[in-house]
Amino acid sequence: MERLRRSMMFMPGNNPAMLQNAGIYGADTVIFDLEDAVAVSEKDAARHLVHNAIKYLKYPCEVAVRINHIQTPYGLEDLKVVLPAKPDLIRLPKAESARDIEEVDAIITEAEQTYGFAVGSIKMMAAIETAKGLMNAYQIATASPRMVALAIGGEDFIADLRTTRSKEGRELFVARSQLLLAARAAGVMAIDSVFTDVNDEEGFVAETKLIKELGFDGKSVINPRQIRLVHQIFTPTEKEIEHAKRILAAYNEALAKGLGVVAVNGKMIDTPIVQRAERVLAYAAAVKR
Ligand SMILES: CC(C)(COP(=O)(O)OP(=O)(O)OC[C@H]1O[C@@H](n2cnc3c(N)ncnc32)[C@H](O)[C@@H]1OP(=O)(O)O)[C@@H](O)C(=O)NCCC(=O)NCCSC(=O)C[C@@](O)(CC(=O)O)C(=O)O
Ligand SMILES: [Mg+2]
Repeated sequence: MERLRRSMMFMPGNNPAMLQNAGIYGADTVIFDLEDAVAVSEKDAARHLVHNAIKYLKYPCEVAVRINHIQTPYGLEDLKVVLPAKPDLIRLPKAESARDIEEVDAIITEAEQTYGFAVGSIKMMAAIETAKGLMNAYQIATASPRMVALAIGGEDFIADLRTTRSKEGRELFVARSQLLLAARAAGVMAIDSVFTDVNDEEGFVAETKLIKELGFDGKSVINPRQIRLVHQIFTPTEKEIEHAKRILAAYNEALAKGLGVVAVNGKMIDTPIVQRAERVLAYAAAVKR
């Protein structure tokens, strides 16, 4: 079972209190933002704060940095300052082509060699935030072996579509589905966008249930209150675990009798259903670790 990334929590890279406490809320990944949550006048201070936080504070989770796009005046400097601290993951926003990924990948490789880190140890993910990026999503996801995930940046994406955000996310439905297909074809994770109203618990839960049903592996979040809700939705329930165990037991019994197919509670069990049951159990075990 690959690493869990149910919750990836953003925080502005220029907020020392948030960086200091980032590890206490139980997010699977924390994302120190150098991009849109940080004003231009604060970019430099934020880079150094993020460098020091990664280097001197010990986080019990994956640590990611969202850099500015590599073709902005800030992206290269972001990498130069944060890479020596060895973040686990670099998140590239507004990715539009494989070239964007290759450029960042080459800079990371050079830094790994310079600082004596194993080459390939710093992972990458890309956020798709434009229609052009979505059209190239598979090429983006496969542009480097460092790539572990594609995310959708819904707020920018909706701006690019020239529409507005509906509560049900109708305008994002096709993009979410296409991004998921690209991620699955590339063998990387799919991470959903942020839900910006931190006081709308009902809306957040509804959206998280929807993206889990679509097949996403997790969600970007912006507030500690959203973490528990995502984890509850993504963690298999006792009922689901028991059902998965019954499926595997029945299937193994059928195999022992030389049968390839069997029924549990009147429903046919065959290989893909067994694979899904195995994934439920592997997921439940990964959550406990
Ligand atoms: C939303 C709000 C202002 C609400 O503040 P509130 O004050 O009402 O929060 P409270 O709940 O009262 O906080 C209770 C306690 O938790 C602490 N606490 C809160 N949030 C924390 C956190 N995130 N990390 C650590 N600690 C945290 C807080 O310091 C306090 O600590 P304490 O005082 O000790 O009790 C705040 O959460 C916040 O700033 N969020 C991060 C926003 C951000 O990073 N945006 C950029 C990324 S999105 C984007 O760019 C769009 C995107 O690109 C996305 C894509 O690509 O996917 C696209 O296009 O869609
Ligand atoms: Mg964005």
